[in-house]
Amino acid sequence: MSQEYFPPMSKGKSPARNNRSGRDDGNNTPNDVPREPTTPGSVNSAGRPGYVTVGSGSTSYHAHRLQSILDNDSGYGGSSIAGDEPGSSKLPLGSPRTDPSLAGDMVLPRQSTGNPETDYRHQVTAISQLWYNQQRVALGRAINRVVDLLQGLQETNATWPAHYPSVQRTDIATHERSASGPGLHRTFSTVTEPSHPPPPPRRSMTGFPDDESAESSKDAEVKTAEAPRLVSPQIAQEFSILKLDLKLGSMHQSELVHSLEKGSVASLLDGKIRTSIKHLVALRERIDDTSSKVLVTGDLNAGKSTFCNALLRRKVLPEDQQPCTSIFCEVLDARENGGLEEVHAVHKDTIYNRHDETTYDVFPLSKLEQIVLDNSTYMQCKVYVKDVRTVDESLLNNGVVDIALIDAPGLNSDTTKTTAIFARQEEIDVVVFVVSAANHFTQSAKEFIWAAAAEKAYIFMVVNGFDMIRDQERCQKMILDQVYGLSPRTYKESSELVHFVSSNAIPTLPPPPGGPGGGGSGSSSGGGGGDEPGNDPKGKGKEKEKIEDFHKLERSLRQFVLEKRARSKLTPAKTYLMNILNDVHVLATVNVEVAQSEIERVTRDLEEIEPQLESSKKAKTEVGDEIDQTIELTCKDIYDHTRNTLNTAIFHAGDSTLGVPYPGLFGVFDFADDLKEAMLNEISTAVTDCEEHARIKTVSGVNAIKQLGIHHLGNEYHDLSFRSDVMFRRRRDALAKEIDLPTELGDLVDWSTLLQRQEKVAGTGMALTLATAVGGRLVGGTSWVDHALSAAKIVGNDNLRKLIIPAVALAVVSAAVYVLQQIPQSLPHRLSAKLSAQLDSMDYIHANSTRIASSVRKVLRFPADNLRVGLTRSVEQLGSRRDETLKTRTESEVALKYFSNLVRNSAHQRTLVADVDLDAHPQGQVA
Ligand SMILES: Nc1nc2c(ncn2[C@@H]2O[C@H](COP(=O)(O)OP(=O)(O)OP(=O)(O)O)[C@@H](O)[C@H]2O)c(=O)[nH]1
Repeated sequence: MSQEYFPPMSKGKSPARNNRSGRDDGNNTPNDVPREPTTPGSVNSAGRPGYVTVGSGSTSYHAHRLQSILDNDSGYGGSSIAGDEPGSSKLPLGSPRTDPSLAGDMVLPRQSTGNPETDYRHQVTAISQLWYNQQRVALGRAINRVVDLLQGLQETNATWPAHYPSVQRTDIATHERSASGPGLHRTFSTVTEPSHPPPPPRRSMTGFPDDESAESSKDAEVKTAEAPRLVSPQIAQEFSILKLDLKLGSMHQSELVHSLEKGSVASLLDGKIRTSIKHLVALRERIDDTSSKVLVTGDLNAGKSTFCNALLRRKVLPEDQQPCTSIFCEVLDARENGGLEEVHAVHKDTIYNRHDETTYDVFPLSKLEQIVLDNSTYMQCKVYVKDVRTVDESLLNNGVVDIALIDAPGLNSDTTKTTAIFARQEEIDVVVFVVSAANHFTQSAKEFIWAAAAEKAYIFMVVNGFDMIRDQERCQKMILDQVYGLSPRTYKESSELVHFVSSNAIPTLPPPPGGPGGGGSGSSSGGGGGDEPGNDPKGKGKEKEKIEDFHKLERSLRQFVLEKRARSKLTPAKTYLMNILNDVHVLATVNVEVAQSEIERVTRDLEEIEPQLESSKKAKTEVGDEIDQTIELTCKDIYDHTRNTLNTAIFHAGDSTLGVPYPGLFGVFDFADDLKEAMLNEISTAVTDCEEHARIKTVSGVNAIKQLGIHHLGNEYHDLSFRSDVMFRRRRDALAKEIDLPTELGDLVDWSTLLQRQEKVAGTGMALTLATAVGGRLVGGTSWVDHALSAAKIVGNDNLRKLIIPAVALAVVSAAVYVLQQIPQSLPHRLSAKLSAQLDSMDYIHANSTRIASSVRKVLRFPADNLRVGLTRSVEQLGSRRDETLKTRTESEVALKYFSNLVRNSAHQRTLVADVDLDAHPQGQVA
């Protein structure tokens, strides 16, 4: 089928070079097509390429249509682009000249060859090219849109950390078991522990516990164990590209994801998105690239090098019975190296650049074996060889695409991962897996294929060494069964993609002197140096069969690499796009749920917070006033109580002798001192009583404030420890020290007391009156005494004189006796009066009342201030909680909108990409 391809015009390959065989094999190679003088890529007068007229010279409807399609095909759209839908009849068609990147791919028949069959094939090829371009453009656009989509996701993730889907432990275990191979893909979709019934379909994708999303709330902060965000195991399985590759001890990645802070997960996700964008950009470049790389890998000693040599028909790569390929050998056409056959051994950790000799060492081909055996100096080498095969048969150079064959080291536990990474590289279009017919697929082989299947939907399988198998039918069946388990899609097309061959049966040119195979000893067991089977008539039948099998393989491989380029070049892009869009869709769906439940949660929170805040604000004002009032009332009460108590105490201090015994006239001064002390004690006791009263009042005041605090702040109220016994410890009423109350003689007589007594005691009336009269006279006289004396004058002076002197003497004596007798009653009054006067002058009562009241105020202020602070803090906290919740709601609303759009958008993009049907190659249909 290679004859349907023309040289890529962009490379400027001349037809002569492409048809090195120079023979007309009747297979309508490009060389059969008569060229216009301006080849390659000649243009007609309108500046467009000319095309053949299909059929025997007459212009058919189809030819016209094709001509006009090609005239208008820009490859990348332009005015002809009507929409995104691949497969739409309005898809981009136009002149390849408008897009240089297409030139390499376009195969443009120009003139009728005169051979209807050839013309028909040319037409088929052109249609194939158009179809290819349509798919490529569709995928290129999809890549652009997905890159935009991912960039948007990256931006959102920076402001609203995206939630990461994960599965429950039981599910993970199931998932891990099931995920051991793609063949079991569907088996675990319904596996669930009986004790954990599967969630309903909708919730199964995004089944968050109701309180799960409450991460930003205060409650969530104190939550210790967060329930995992759940997705079904199946979705977890499908979530592939953005999956976080975390490993830490025995912890599973999902557990790790949950143990990580939300921000850390978001930044890990950001890294994944960035990598994905880079990969997409590389894929876009890749699908525009005309070169193709084929990675030949497989188990140790499976015959990979022998197979490559067989494809090249030259013993280029070293073959050995023992594993010998230790580095990646890329075989390229020598034309890409100025026609020189050389080996460029690339230094370790260096990016190869053919134009920069510091990146590699140059060796002749004969040294290749040595380089390949030693893996300590180089990681890979580029082997430039001259292609011995014609353009019709060559795999390296077929006139359309430049192919490089990469012989990889055999797979083992050390190399599997490296090779899998290598195979994932976007420039690897095709993976050819060589498996030994005798050994079947080893564990390393299986692991590699599963890893590669993530991107390469189809793997070209070469079952080598088939000649060694006796029961070939059984071997075929067993291998195909294994292929079914490993790569179902490959199995589906096993007639084209799975080949049972004996590579060593293919005749090859001898190796270069001193090169692989030891000095050009010739071909392998197939014998011969040409393309034809050996001439040995004995083994002819068998050998012919082997060679035919290999030819069939080659045809399929060429078809796979070249004619089905769409698969090899575009499928990785499509597969990757489908995977990433699927991941984005899952992520978006999960986050829609999260955002929704977050909005519900914060709305509920707000419904709680708002009234709380209002009542807290109200309480702050009201309680503040109430406390002030309570304190003032308590203090006033205490002040009044103290004042009254002390007043009463001082006023009545002189009412009695307070239990102080009167020792008689001679001990009257001692009596006065004791009396003073007793009075002061009495007053002090009254003060102490007032303090005790104040203490009791304070305790109840503190309790009242505490009750208020508990009522308004609940658990947030911080109680202060209050010790009432510490109050009034320092005695500020050291009264005895301050009072100076000397006893005077005058204090012994209290006239007011005597007068009161005079009425009560009859016997002493006259004497007292007399004494009073005398005393009164003595102290200034009274009017009635004066009157009495006037009357006496009238009675007669002599008589009166005789009477009056003894009477006065008697009265004085009686009065003196009486006064002396009244000292115990008179002295307390006198002293009390003096004490009261002195206390008054000291402002004793007010000072003590104020002292006690202010002490109480001071004590009450502590819990009051504490409560005020608590209330203020509560208002502030509720306020900031409300602000935060409002912020979260706004952010969640934005996120909900964004992720809802993303769900729709990713689903739409996924449909568009899925519609790019790379299997429906038109060539087959036309043929
Ligand atoms: N009988 C038989 N022997 C083969 C076939 N293909 C390869 N061999 C032999 O198998 C041995 C290994 O071949 P290689 O091509 O070196 O194998 P390889 O897979 O490249 O080996 P490493 O890459 O070094 O692991 C050589 O001795 C080959 O001659 C085959 O189809 N049939």
